[in-house]
Amino acid sequence: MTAGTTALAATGLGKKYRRTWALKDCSLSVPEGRVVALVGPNGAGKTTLLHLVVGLLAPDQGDVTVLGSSAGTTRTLSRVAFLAQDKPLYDGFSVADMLRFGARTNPGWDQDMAVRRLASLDIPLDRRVGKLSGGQQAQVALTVALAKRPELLVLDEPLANLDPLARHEVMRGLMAAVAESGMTVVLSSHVVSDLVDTCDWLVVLNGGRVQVSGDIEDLLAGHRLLTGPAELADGVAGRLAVVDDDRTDRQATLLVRTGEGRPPLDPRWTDRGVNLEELVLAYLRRPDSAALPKPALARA
Ligand SMILES: Nc1ncnc2c1ncn2[C@@H]1O[C@H](COP(=O)(O)OP(=O)(O)OP(=O)(O)O)[C@@H](O)[C@H]1O
Repeated sequence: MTAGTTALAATGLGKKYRRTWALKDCSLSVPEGRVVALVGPNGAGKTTLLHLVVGLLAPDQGDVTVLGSSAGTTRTLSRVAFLAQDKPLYDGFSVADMLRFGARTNPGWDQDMAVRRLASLDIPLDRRVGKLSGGQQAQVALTVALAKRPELLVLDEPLANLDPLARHEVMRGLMAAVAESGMTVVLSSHVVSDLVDTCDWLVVLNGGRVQVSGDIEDLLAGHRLLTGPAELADGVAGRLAVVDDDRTDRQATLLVRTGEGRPPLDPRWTDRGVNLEELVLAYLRRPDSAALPKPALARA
């Protein structure tokens, strides 16, 4: 793996089902080795984007490149693992059968790692998959994906239907695998708090469009939450890029994009940094706001 190269690049990517665009003008670029949080409301186009990345769908517009090659080619598919939303497990198989199936269908299969991982999680190889708990099934599905030794791991809502402890365990297992392999991960989720300690790149999709794509640290450093008198809000909004604007008769709360540093403000304003949940919610509330690299913004 070469440092500084691009794991995932989409240019003007679009996909429509019949006459409706599920994804439109989607342009983004994610460096290798990142753990990407793909967030957005129901129907935003997350699954559609992930299916385009793993070659399950073909674009109707634009293109998507994965690890330097077109998505969906044989060369790309051997380097990518995908964990679909409804975990791709066979209930009637034992866990050992699932591993045998994985070994037959994946040339680079790492059986030792799979067996070690399941043993460390106390998941018996002879247990039928259908008899495992939801958390254990998620761990088996993740193990099957990891044993492929992918360079890009794509997970569509891997935490759906899991209790908080199981969510934590799955994320912890995923992070251990990332630390060991350096692979790029893209995972979609509705629950931003699950992603806070794990992901270092954020993509926000809303209504089939990319609103945000960037390094999470940079994004957090480049936004601030301002609170001040409502009568001064228009003046601030005229100077700064306002992502979200919440006003009562007396008070205004503005989430603004500042770039580096703190903006000079009238002393009647207070300002503070934002957390990931606040940032994501602000963009989702305002589908017309965008924080994208300049070329994509210029087209919007
Ligand atoms: N096979 C399909 N046929 C027709 N429309 C579809 C199909 N798959 C998705 N869509 C539509 O495309 C849009 C995007 O759907 P998609 O499943 O990609 O969103 P999502 O962000 O993954 O949603 P969720 O969070 O609910 O899983 C939605 O309006 C959906 O109804």
